[in-house]
Amino acid sequence: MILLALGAACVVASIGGTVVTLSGGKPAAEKDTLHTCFTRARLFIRQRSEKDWVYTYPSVNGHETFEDRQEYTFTLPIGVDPERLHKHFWVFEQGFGPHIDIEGDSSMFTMKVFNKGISQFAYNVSDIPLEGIHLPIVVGKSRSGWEVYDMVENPHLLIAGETGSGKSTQLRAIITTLILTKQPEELELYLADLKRSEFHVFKNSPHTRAVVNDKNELQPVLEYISLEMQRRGDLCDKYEVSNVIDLPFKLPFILLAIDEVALLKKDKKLMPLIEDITAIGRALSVQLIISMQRPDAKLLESGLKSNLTVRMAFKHADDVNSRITLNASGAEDIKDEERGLMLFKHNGMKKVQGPFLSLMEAKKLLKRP
Ligand SMILES: Nc1ncnc2c1ncn2[C@@H]1O[C@H](COP(=O)(O)OP(=O)(O)OP(=O)(O)O)[C@@H](O)[C@H]1O
Repeated sequence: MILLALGAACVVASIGGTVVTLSGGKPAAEKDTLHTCFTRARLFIRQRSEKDWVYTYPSVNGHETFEDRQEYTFTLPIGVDPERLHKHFWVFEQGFGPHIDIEGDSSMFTMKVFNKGISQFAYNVSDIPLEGIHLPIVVGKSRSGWEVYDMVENPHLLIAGETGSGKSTQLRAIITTLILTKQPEELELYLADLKRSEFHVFKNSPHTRAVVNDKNELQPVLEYISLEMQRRGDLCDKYEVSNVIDLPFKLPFILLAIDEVALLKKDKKLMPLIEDITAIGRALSVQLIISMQRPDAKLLESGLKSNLTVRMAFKHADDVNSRITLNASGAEDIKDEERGLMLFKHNGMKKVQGPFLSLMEAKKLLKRP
């Protein structure tokens, strides 16, 4: 832990300014960029001692140099909300350039500063590392390699981004991967395509129980899932287990994906049903993916957002929108031509390039003999 006891005349100056005076009035040298970022992001604790203010900064545990990157590991002081770090991701981008990832989730973090960005690449299911993952959600490639996570552990996902930024392509890659790697008796898909553009490609898959295109068609689907959740809850009670995974028999995962959920926002009947899924679906093996062009603060400020723990933010219009999706700025800096590039929020924040899977290629992969 680095403890900086500063004299009364010594100020940690100009948050957001250019010069940070840490101690004795000496400007921080260039190599102190990390420390400057800690200051600008206010990742320190300030406490009054008898004589002075005492500043507790994150401790830097290590710095390693690799061929393609530098890595800095640091621990936040007790009492600093780790969310502050995510919120101030942009501060670190200003300090270290655009090719950074920050990994970690409570107090210990690693910042990786890469020499270059990530290239676009084509989808190939056999490239994706899937071992040991029950319900694999393919994200793409970060600068450290493949990013795939288990939806059983993190059941609900929010995908947001401007038109043409890559949301539908990402959803296509996610659902195609699930269909190609899970048996129909292991996974049921319920797909709501409120933009009427995309999900028809999955309708002949034996995993797919419903593809709906408007609110009226979605209502019975949500009611069915709601009843199924009740039935699963009753089974858990009967067998005295807290998660359907622990039942003596297997139940399929249920995945509901809703493209352009904002079209439902005024619907007083459907939104509570969707919120129920995010609130209690986890223990019942019922998971949700929602996507939207403009993250809608009103829609998300309900119970929904806190349960959508994993976020994929493709290009956003501005930092206000980015903050709605990620609780952090940054997604507005993704360039128009960087299609399929996202800020991925899950145990930290990192840039990830989604795999490119065209509609035609998906049709070919999903074609049944
Ligand atoms: N991962 C990717 N790699 C390379 N190019 C991509 C990728 N994702 C999308 N693109 C390109 O961007 C175009 C738009 O992508 P996509 O339709 O997925 O955007 P969207 O965010 O769903 O847009 P909308 O909200 O208008 O439906 C694609 O046709 C493709 O050319």
